[in-house]
Amino acid sequence: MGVMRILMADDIASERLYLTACLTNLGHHVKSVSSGAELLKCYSEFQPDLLLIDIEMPEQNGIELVHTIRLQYPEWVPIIFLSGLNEPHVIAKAIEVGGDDYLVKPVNPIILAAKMQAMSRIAVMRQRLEHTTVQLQKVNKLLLEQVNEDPLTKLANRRYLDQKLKEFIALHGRNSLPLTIILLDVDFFKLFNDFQGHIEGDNCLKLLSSNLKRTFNRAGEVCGRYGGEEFIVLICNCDEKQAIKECQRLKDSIRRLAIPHENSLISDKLTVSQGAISWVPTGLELVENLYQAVDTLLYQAKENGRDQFVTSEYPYSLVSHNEN
Ligand SMILES: Nc1nc2c(ncn2[C@@H]2O[C@H](COP(=O)(O)OP(=O)(O)OP(=O)(O)O)[C@@H](O)[C@H]2O)c(=O)[nH]1
Repeated sequence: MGVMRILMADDIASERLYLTACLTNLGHHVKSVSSGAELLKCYSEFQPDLLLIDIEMPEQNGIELVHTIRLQYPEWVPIIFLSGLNEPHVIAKAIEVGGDDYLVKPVNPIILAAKMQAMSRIAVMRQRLEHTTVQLQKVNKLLLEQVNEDPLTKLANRRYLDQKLKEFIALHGRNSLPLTIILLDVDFFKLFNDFQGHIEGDNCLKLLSSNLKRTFNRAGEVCGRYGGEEFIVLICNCDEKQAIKECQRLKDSIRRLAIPHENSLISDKLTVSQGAISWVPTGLELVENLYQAVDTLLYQAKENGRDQFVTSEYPYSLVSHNEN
């Protein structure tokens, strides 16, 4: 039989002593108190598997106490009522208010042992259920992360970015606030992979990603992996003037990383090109059209010589920035 933590409330000391002795002899861990108030005080800390509650107690009787327990502690710990009254309507009321069983005092030790056997089976099942629930919660959390996370870089993935962008379009449209999307792409990354190997390429993407996370970690800033060596940054309440500063901030942060790229055709360090659109959404924009627009600006930055950014209002009025 499994050992249970039994919490008992009975105002009569001799009853408490007798039952504590019987239950301890059966191998259980028992705590007994003399009132409902005391029981409520030690309930959380004691973490009972079973409650034994006397019905006839002064101040708060057992029925009222169980009513309070069922309201305060929704996880179902079995309760056995104790009473000198062997009356059907009292037993019925006790079960109705949330009791699971009823023992008439003086309690027969054989009946007590048999009831404890049944209750300990329930306690074991409850523990298993609790354990399974905790495991399930962990798995659910992990699944949720995996659904929204890029496995290599641990940044938000495309799915999450799409979802956030839709949210931001609606929010900024409603409040007439400017929104900025930056799309950045590593320059000559194929050459990086070709000469330094794919593993070093992966490490480089991870470095860039943690730099992105550090650089855009304020509320209202979301960065994620768009795909391959392309990343997206969404910046709330950001107009084109501010977007230019943000692109420059990003460019400077990557320069500070100083990742060697000897095979780049424009620098001995790794560089990125960026496109950025800023506008006050109507709320009706389509995510695909916005990506297309920002991709066109990125392409422009590549065409202009890379390691630079092109920003624009949306729809376009292009501004190129290749100053150092
Ligand atoms: N190591 C690694 N490489 C990747 C990953 N995803 C995409 N790539 C590589 O990124 C490179 C992208 O090459 P391209 O599209 O030709 O672009 P690029 O060489 O960066 O040239 P530009 O963009 O024009 O400056 C390809 O070689 C891909 O294999 C990845 O997860 N890990």
